[in-house]
Amino acid sequence: MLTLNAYAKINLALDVLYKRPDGYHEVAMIMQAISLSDTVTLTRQPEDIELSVNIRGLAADASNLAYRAAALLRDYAKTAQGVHIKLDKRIPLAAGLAGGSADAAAVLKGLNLLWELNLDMEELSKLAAKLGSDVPFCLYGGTMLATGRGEKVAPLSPLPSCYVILAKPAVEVPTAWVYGQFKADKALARPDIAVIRQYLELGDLAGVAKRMVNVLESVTIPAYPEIARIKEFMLEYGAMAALMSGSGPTVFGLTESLEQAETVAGRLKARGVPEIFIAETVSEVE
Ligand SMILES: C[C@@](CO)(OP(=O)(O)O)[C@H](O)COP(=O)(O)OP(=O)(O)OC[C@H]1O[C@@H](n2ccc(N)nc2=O)[C@H](O)[C@@H]1O
Ligand SMILES: Nc1ncnc2c1ncn2[C@@H]1O[C@H](COP(=O)(O)OP(=O)(O)O)[C@@H](O)[C@H]1O
Repeated sequence: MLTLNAYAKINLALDVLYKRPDGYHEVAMIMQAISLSDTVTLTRQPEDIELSVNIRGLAADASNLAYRAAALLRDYAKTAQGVHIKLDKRIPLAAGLAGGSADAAAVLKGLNLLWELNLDMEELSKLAAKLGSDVPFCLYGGTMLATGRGEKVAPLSPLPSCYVILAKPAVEVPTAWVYGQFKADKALARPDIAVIRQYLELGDLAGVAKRMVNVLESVTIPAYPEIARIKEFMLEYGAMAALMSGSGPTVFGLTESLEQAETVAGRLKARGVPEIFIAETVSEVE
């Protein structure tokens, strides 16, 4: 039996460069792993792949990304071994935090060990990219630059440790819809990735925080103004910066101390924001 943490991510910067002929968008993103996590428990069994999930509203069948990761790896490695996958979900679903991608990455990494396949990270990365654009990042974690459709990742200097308050408004925002609605001329600002990289190299948290931009807010904020309201609350209550993660709708804020994070979270709760979490940055994923 093997138990793994599947860490959520936030996007410290997200730029959309252009729409590609294959329908995906070319992006440039700075991704950060955080301690909010699902627990993935893998138990070897003779043949079949089986899945159990601790929450309602998420299919525990072959459509689940964790199941698909196991099936893809089994085909690729031409093994007949089976596994029972148990998912203890804590990362909210369809939130812009890559919960499903994190589960899939943990399954790939875990089964590589459990089934004794000895695949290297490059091979696992290629399989990960077939499951979703965010899955390769989730294999590595830490602080990474993601390009292409998000699947090409390269390590950056780590973001200095800090606390992350996550607030998810009660709206459903499908990723494909957000990319589909994106129009470059509607984005008020674009992140300067090169400058953020310099602040990462300097280990300057405030320098990074001040320059965080997500161009997908230009789609989601007009449709869901509560995203902008939560950002404003976070800043008012003491976060050093606040931004929507990925395609949303979760907003994250950064603070240097746990005390500040608890203040921000408490005030947001009092304002009626339904789902709030406090996490820390994770610089290295096991
Ligand atoms: C926006 C981001 C930012 O990290 O994250 P989330 O909000 O999903 O967490 C990612 O780009 C999401 O990655 P992921 O959730 O893995 O997306 P995928 O399954 O690969 O794609 C879902 C759909 O989103 C659109 N898509 C995705 C990635 C991309 N670079 N261009 C796109 O146009 C496509 O319509 C695709 O069919
Ligand atoms: N193991 C999983 N955990 C979460 N969502 C999953 C999983 N497998 C498949 N999905 C599907 O993927 C969709 C988006 O997944 P998720 O990774 O949670 O969000 P996001 O892409 O916004 O970061 C969910 O609505 C769900 O239907």
